[in-house]
Amino acid sequence: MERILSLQDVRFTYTPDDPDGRHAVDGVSFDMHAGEWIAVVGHNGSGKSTLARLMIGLLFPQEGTVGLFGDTLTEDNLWEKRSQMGMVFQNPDNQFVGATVQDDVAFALENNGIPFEEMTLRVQNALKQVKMDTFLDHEPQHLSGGQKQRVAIAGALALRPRLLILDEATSMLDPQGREEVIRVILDLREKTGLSVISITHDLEEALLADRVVVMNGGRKFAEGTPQEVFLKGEALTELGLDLPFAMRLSALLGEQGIGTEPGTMTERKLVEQLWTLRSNR
Ligand SMILES: Nc1ncnc2c1ncn2[C@@H]1O[C@H](COP(=O)(O)OP(=O)(O)OP(=O)(O)O)[C@@H](O)[C@H]1O
Repeated sequence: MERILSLQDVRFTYTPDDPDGRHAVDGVSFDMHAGEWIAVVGHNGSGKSTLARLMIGLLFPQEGTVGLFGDTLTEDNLWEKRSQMGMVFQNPDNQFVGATVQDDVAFALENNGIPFEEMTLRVQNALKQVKMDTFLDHEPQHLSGGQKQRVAIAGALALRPRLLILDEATSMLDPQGREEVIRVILDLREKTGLSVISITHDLEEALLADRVVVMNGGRKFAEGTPQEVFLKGEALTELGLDLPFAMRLSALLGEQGIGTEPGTMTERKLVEQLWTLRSNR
């Protein structure tokens, strides 16, 4: 399968002249294949944002390499590589440039010299993919947080990226907004096979990814499927991460003598087990 991203022993420090300075990213390696959704999780200061900046070439590592779409990222190929990536950031209010939803999504296309007819089609398609195609003439400031982030995702999709990077894109949203954005990511993965990296401190969100990379103190603490990673339970709590609700609840039920299967991570599975326990009583 095609390799979209490949980090090899990446080290980066913001203070290269300080021999005692610590590395914000310290020897991190992982690969990403086309069509995967990888969630990078970690507590504040664990190195997630630095990792994101290294992936898009805002920073270059002092040691190790960042590979994108088969080549090592360099100053020379930076713009060509970046044109194949879409990014959505944390604050939904800082990402708008257009007076209406469609102007906003069209903005980058216009800058890239895409002809008008194709631009109109791409804007409509992108907004359809995030289920915002009935909001073409709405003013962005009147949308909810979740709708704003969906428009920001449409803006990225209109450029037809091979990799979408979401940097804490759900962290300022209310539960409904978060769910809307997550549903869009799931839908895109299913229908378009787009590769997605979401940087988040929300383990509920990470639960839905194909693979999870856990960062701690600049190092990769764990990597695997959500099932593999979340079985570490306590160890993740010690890193300052909140385990998914169903896992916390099943631990509390266990303390009350109501045993559920180890590693019950989703509310649906927990409900199924509790239902079976009740029926077997
Ligand atoms: N511009 C900077 N200059 C100096 N040190 C920095 C800079 N940005 C981050 N750091 C340091 O690098 C380390 C990793 O920070 P980073 O922001 O990558 O972590 P993070 O996991 O994204 O945290 P957060 O969720 O708080 O953004 C921290 O020790 C932080 O203090």
